Amino acid sequence: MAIAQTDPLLLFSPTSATQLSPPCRRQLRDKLRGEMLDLQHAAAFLPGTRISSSVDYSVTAGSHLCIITAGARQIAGESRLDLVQRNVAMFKKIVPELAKQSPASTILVVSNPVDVLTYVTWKLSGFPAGRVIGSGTNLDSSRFRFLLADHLEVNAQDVQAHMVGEHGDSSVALWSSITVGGVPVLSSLKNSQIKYEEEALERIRKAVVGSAYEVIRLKGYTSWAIGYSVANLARTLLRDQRRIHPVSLLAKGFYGIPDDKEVFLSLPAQLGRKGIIGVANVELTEEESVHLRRSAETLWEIQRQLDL
Ligand SMILES: NC(=O)C1=CN([C@@H]2O[C@H](COP(=O)(O)OP(=O)(O)OC[C@H]3O[C@@H](n4cnc5c(N)ncnc54)[C@H](O)[C@@H]3O)[C@@H](O)[C@H]2O)C=CC1
Ligand SMILES: CC(=O)C(=O)O
Repeated sequence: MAIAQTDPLLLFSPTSATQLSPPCRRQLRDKLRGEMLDLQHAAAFLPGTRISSSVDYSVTAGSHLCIITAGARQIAGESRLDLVQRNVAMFKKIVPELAKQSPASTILVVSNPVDVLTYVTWKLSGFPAGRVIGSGTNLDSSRFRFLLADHLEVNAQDVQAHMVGEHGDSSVALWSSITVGGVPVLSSLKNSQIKYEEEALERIRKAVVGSAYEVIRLKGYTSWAIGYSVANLARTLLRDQRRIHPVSLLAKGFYGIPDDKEVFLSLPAQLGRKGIIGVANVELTEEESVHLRRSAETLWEIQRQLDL
């Protein structure tokens, strides 16, 4: 999918479809046109949005933001990292074409494993790192805030809390910086409560990490929350809102991640029209730093073996 400025929304399914048999190709084109019409029929409820679709990459030309959601998804029990080979092969066809059509765009990757594929997109596009972003733990952080809000009986929008690292099994919860309405949660608890809260928070962390597995087991895929998460990121990027989101980015040199590891993972970053403006300097405890570096190692082991 690619989105140009002034809000046209381009639905796009690429010409790698030419490798399919004619009946499959027709089916794919029909599905794409069906999706386009279904969205166009919402015109009266939308703010002046033009929606078009094509299987030709030229339809994306001059986009300000390209969002890649194509790819195989997990089946129950599979991890995101199990998708690497299938989706890297697909990205080798998609990314160079998008980069050629929209050389000044920002690319937002959603397909899994999102951190690895964001790295792959950076390499294949030749774009500066600041214009290649993965949706990363923007979604995990919303799940985290939802569960914390439920536990503390407050509104999730008043909870500031980040998950960082891999969008996956090695993600890291930043306990020490959680605030509710600006009040730091851990330091405001009386000593006697801390043990109890630490146990509750660990249960919440495990629930965040297990969230996608649970939804996939129950309904086959996740869709609503990631849709809101990506819309939230697109709004910040296209409207130059300069908000802070945890997203997947080139993390070398930040938080003790070595300079020679070109690893992509999520850190809280300020985003605007030109992509990443800067990485927020959140204070981590020693334990949080260790977990983050471990997450970086997990991803780097996979990334460095890719043949791009
Ligand atoms: N980062 C995140 O938080 C999330 C990531 N995902 C990931 O997004 C990806 C898509 O998931 P769903 O939308 O549920 O899957 P889906 O199966 O509903 O959609 C995948 C789409 O990819 C397209 N596609 C398949 N092969 C293609 C090719 N060679 N070229 C171009 N397009 C192709 C298909 O036509 C289909 O429309 C998966 O990798 C999934 O794991 C999904 C939810 C959350
Ligand atoms: C599928 C996936 O990555 C998620 O919902 O978190």
